[in-house]
Amino acid sequence: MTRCAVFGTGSWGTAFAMVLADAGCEVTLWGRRPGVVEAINTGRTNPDYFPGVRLPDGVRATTDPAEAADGAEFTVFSVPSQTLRGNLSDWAPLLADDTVLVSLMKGVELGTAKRMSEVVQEVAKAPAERVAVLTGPNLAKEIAARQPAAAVVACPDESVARRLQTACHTAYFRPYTNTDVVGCELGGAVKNVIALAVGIADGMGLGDNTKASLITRGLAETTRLGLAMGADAHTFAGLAGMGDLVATCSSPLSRNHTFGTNLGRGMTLEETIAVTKQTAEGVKSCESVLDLARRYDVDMPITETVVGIVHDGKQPLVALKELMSRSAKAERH
Ligand SMILES: NC(=O)c1ccc[n+]([C@@H]2O[C@H](COP(=O)([O-])OP(=O)(O)OC[C@H]3O[C@@H](n4cnc5c(N)ncnc54)[C@H](O)[C@@H]3O)[C@@H](O)[C@H]2O)c1
Ligand SMILES: O=P(O)(O)OC[C@H](O)CO
Repeated sequence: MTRCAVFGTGSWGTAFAMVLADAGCEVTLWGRRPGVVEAINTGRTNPDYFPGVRLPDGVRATTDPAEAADGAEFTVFSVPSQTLRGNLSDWAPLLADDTVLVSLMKGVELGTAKRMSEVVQEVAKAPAERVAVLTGPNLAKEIAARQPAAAVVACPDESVARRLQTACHTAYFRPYTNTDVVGCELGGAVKNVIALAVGIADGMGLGDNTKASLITRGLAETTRLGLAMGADAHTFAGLAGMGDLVATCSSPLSRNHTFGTNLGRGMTLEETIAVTKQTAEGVKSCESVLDLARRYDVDMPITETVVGIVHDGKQPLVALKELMSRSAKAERH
């Protein structure tokens, strides 16, 4: 039986552990909080994230990272993007040389502007061919309810992507393979920033034309950045790009969307952070995405607007007027 370790007992770590177990894997979840680990092992549920959802028998949990990592063919990371480097520094010595390292995270590291697979490679000293990412329109609550969804597993070594595809393929979860890791990761990280923008617009009471325009132009700026970084344009028309934008920008389940809505309704940043119980990656990653845009000399006006509202205290109405008064352009430039 395929053994998997999943580091992180939050929303997505727990839901993806269920997917792996439903696909026939034996999964050990690592969690830092003993109460959650105990509830998983004895109550067969994660009460903090999915109360009432019974976890498959193939999932157990531990607070011991060595126990989680032991014998894992796939080692999956699902902690906040900004803590990964610190967490992985502790775990790296425990990981087998041949385990496939899988990132579920949709963020870009502040300061270094590195994608999560780059952080994993660097800290675990693993070659790119042993590092994979999983992304796409996968709101954890819907996956935990076993509603049908598709995803992308990306790795430069397609045979590794295929192995991971097999390990997480169930009747309700359909993973596709891709070798464009850069495009897949950027799609996942930038859609969180665009979801903040759409949420802000929703909170301001704006309608579907505004939403569709932000999604479409958001995809245009994501694609521009991706092409500058060597990604394949097709990736952005797929599940990691358009697919995840549609899910995240339209769902009230999205933490990024909800965060933006609260800001658009007039909450301050501090008030919004205080009511946000889970990880809204775009709040920090909007700054690192803008950092990437500047490094690659790419124009990303929506991302810039989000940074202005979230971090520079710009009023949404003022920011929106500035965005709309930019010079007229050709749709493709
Ligand atoms: N929730 C979703 O629907 C979903 C879907 C796809 C991808 N993702 C991505 O998965 C990643 C994880 O998100 P999530 O939804 O599971 O977040 P979450 O907030 O639900 O869970 C995060 C987990 O990390 C733990 N954690 C927090 N700080 C930590 C630290 N300093 N050290 C170690 N552990 C720490 C928390 O206790 C929690 O168990 C994010 O990058 C997110 O973008 C989430
Ligand atoms: O809740 P969000 O905003 O982190 O989005 C969750 C997933 O990334 C959707 O695919």
